[in-house]
Amino acid sequence: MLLAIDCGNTNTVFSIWDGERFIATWRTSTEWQRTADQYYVWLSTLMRFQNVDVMIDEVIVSSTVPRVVFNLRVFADRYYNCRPLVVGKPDCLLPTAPRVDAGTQVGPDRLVNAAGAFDRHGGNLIVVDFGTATTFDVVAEDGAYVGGVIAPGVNLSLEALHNAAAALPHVDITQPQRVIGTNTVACMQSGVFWGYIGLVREICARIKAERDVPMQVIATGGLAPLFQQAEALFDAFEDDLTMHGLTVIHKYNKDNA
Ligand SMILES: Nc1ncnc2c1ncn2[C@@H]1O[C@H](COP(=O)(O)OP(=O)(O)O)[C@@H](O)[C@H]1O
Ligand SMILES: CC(C)(COP(=O)(O)O)[C@@H](O)C(=O)NCCC(=O)O
Ligand SMILES: [K+]
Repeated sequence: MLLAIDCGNTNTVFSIWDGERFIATWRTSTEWQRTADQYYVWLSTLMRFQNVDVMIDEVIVSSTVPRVVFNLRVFADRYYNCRPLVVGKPDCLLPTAPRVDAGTQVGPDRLVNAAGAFDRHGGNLIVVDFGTATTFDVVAEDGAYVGGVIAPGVNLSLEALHNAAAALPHVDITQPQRVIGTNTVACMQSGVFWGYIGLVREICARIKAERDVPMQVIATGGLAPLFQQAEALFDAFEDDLTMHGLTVIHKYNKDNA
């Protein structure tokens, strides 16, 4: 059975794929110091707790944090007796090669999103992923990742205000009732919330104008629904898009081994 690991700058998600569906998904914070043994204690405890009694014999990893890959490799080797497929490494094939400037190290999460979204929706897509950063990944007609946009993430934007200004508190994102805030928290939430609505709308419109073909906008990441409920920005929301992309890339590598 396949263990798919999606490591972002904030959280790392582990999902078990039985070939047809994900039978379990768990999330932990990303810490590059975590050892292979620590991963195993954590994962095996959760598996036992939820009666997930399966044999993992394949592992695929996408990591936006290069330093965690070493311990995840040891984890796969030591506990599941396998060599993990690591997206972005030369021995991991992609269904379609990215078309970007020579020497660019595209975030593996973006390549995975592109593969997952193309598999479900075909080409000409904008994938918006609300993570630590908010990324817009442009997927061409043939499924290739052809570039995109990187914007500061929602929580990162709020944290930046808090960190840089002595009188601004830590606040969580929510949809403010009105644009004009009448207290500090409401002002900050309005700036980030409505600013983000504008950011997403403007970037998608400009990408569509630049590509000059009809495109679908596919959103992923836990915060996407918050924006979608205020304004119809996306054609689809898929929480498991990155995980799905990992299964697509894994299958492609098996079929083309
Ligand atoms: N459903 C949600 N509601 C509120 N905040 C969320 C939700 N999902 C994710 N977040 C927050 O969004 C940020 C990005 O999280 P995540 O998508 O895990 O990022 P990454 O993939 O970069 O690790 C984190 O600060 C996380 O706590
Ligand atoms: C843009 C990112 C930081 C997003 O990471 P995340 O928010 O998922 O943690 C990541 O995709 C990355 O490090 N990219 C490398 C540069 C690039 O994609 O062009
Ligand atoms: K992201």
